[in-house]
Amino acid sequence: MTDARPIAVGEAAPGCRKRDPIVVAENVSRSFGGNNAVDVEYLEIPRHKITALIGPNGAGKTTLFNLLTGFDTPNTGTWQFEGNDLAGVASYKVARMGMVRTFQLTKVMGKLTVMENMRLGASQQPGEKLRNALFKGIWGSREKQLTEQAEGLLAKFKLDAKRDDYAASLSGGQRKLLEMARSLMVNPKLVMLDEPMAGVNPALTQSLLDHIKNLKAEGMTVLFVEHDMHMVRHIADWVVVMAEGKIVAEGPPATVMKDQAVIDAYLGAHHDVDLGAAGGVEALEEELAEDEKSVVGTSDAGIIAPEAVLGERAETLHVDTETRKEEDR
Ligand SMILES: Nc1ncnc2c1ncn2[C@@H]1O[C@H](COP(=O)(O)OP(=O)(O)OP(=O)(O)O)[C@@H](O)[C@H]1O
Repeated sequence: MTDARPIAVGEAAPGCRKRDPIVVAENVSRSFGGNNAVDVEYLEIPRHKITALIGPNGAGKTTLFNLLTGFDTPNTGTWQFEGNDLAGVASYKVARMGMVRTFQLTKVMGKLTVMENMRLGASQQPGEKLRNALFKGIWGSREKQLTEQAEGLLAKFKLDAKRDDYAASLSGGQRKLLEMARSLMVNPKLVMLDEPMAGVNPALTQSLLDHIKNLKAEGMTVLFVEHDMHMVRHIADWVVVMAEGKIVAEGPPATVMKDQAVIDAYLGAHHDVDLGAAGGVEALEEELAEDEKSVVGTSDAGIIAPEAVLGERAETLHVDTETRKEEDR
């Protein structure tokens, strides 16, 4: 049954309180040189909902993801996940606590098989070493349990036939699916997806959208960064808009797309498009599709496994969007 109660307590506005927040962030800021990449006064993410984080290139969306998940350290700020303070908590512990994220440029390990990648996801669970995640037969029943969990997820994501293939042989869209499946190995409560649609061929788009909706149906909370307005309008329950590091608008998708602050934020980069006009959103979608930077985004520094442990096989596969598009065709 869907919960139709309002998400916000009172009126939707930047920094508004939510009826049931899973994340609460306060005064989170991060600057690079003189550039205030993130300057978020107050933000709550609603539990059991799908929230889209949108904004023009360079608005600070990925940096905010990095800060909340412990992949970067803010200059100021506090934030809680499920009431637990996360400032200063390492990324692997954040994942263990149930808050996982994926990356704009997928971080699947090309020289590991699909199943090995899944085990790597599980290595974020308590007491498990990466070595154990990769080499079979040394940890008995736990391994059996994780293998079953991985097999279930791979079947759900239609990757079961590929379980013994190297991740490098997957298409860009399949790598996105694998990254999402792998993140679920820790049984997260909050799944944060950074541009899940970037570089994904249209044939896989619907499947990805369905997987994201399923996460919510299974009781998880989803926060995703996306330039694809079609996706935002179709699956988000709530939209948060960033521009120049700040939250400039929040609300249900239909309302936010008509908000002047949102139109202004996008007009900065896409000055010919009027989001408020009839067909404006579609025009923006077209323009974004043409905008190379809006698809590629910026790379970030998430590292899954230390070379020291995996040796030569530890090469993380950084596939640029062009390659992925090529492979998806
Ligand atoms: N490691 C870094 N060093 C220096 N500047 C950085 C770094 N990471 C991000 N920035 C800058 O911080 C700002 C915010 O970048 P960020 O990648 O978070 O934006 P974004 O909203 O995710 O953009 P996009 O939609 O293009 O991915 C940009 O001006 C960017 O150049």
